[in-house]
Amino acid sequence: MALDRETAMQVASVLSRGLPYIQRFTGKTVVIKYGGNAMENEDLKSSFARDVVLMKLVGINPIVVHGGGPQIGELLERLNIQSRFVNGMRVTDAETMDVVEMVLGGQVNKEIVSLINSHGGMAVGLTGKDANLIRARKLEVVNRSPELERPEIIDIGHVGEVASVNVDVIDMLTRSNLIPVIAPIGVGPDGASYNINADLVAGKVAEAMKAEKLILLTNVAGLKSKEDKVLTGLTAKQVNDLIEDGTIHGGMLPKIRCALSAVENGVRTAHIIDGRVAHACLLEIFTDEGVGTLISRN
Ligand SMILES: Nc1ncnc2c1ncn2[C@@H]1O[C@H](COP(=O)(O)OP(=O)(O)O)[C@@H](O)[C@H]1O
Ligand SMILES: CC(=O)N[C@@H](CCC(=O)OP(=O)(O)O)C(=O)O
Repeated sequence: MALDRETAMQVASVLSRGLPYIQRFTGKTVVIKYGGNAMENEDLKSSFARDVVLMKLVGINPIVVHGGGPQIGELLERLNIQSRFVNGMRVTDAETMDVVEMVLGGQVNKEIVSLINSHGGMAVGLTGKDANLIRARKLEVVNRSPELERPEIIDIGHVGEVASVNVDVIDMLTRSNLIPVIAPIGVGPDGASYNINADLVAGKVAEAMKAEKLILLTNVAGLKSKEDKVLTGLTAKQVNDLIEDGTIHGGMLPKIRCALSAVENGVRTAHIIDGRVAHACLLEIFTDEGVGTLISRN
C-alpha cells in the first residue's frame, strides 16, 4: 500500500530517529519472555510478532521464550483436572505434565511461530527437549514457615529448574537468520519432561547467551508497590524487602528473581513491562527512559 507524501515524511522521520538505537543494539541479543497473560488479543499478538520481525531485520538477535499459564489452566479445567500453585509454580503431576507439554509445545509454541512467520520472519519452535536445549533438574521448594520446627521440602512433582542451556543450538539458529521460539519444557537426566516456569527459562537463556537485555512481557505495567505505583531502578536489597513484606507475590516472584539473577550473571539490563501495550518491545528499545520496571546490577 503506497503512503501519501505527508505520511511517508513522518515514517522517514521516525525511522531516522530510530537510527541511534538501532546502532546501539544491532548485533546484540535480546531475550523476550512472552507471558501467557500478555497474549490477550489478536491485535496485540500481531504487534508483538511485528516487533520481533523488525528487531531481526535491523540486526538485533531476538530470542523468544514463551509462557502459556492461562492456556494450560483452560485445558486443565476442560479436562476437569485440578491445579494449584506453590510459590508461583504449578504443582505438576504426571497427568498435568502431559497437558503442559501439549499446550506449551504444541498449541502455544506453534501459534507464536506462525504469527512471526506470517509477518515475514523465519521462526523455529523448540521445546527444551529439542537437541537437549534445556537440561533440567527437579526443583526443590522449601517451606520455611515459622510454624515448622525445621524447614520442610515440598514435593511439587514434575517441576524443574534449568540445569544448563545448549547455547550452540541457539547460536546456530540465530546465525542462520532464524528466530528461536522456546517453550519452557526441560529434559531431565532420564529423558523425562519437566515443567519449568517460563520466566526462569528466559532468565537462564539470557544468562547463557550473555544477552544485552531480558524483556519480560506481562499483564501489569511493571513491578508495583503496595500503593499500586510502578517501581523501577530497585536494588537487590529493596527487592528482597518487598518479597519479605508480601508486596511481591504469586507470578511476580519468579519474574523478579530471574531478573535479579540475570543481571548478576552478565545480562546488562532486565525489564518487566506491560505486554498489553501495543509495540511494548519496540517502546522499550527505542526510548531512553524505557517503560515499566528496569532492573540493573547497580
Ligand atoms: N508487586 C507486584 N507488582 C505487580 N504484579 C504483581 C506483584 N505481586 C504479584 N503480582 C502479580 O503477578 C502477576 C504477573 O505474573 P503472572 O500472572 O505469572 O504473569 P505472566 O503470565 O506474564 O508470567 C500480575 O498479574 C500480578 O497479579
Ligand atoms: C512450573 C510452572 O508453573 N510452569 C508454568 C509454565 C508456563 C508459564 O510459565 O506461563 P506464564 O509465563 O504464562 O505464567 C505453568 O505450568 O503455568
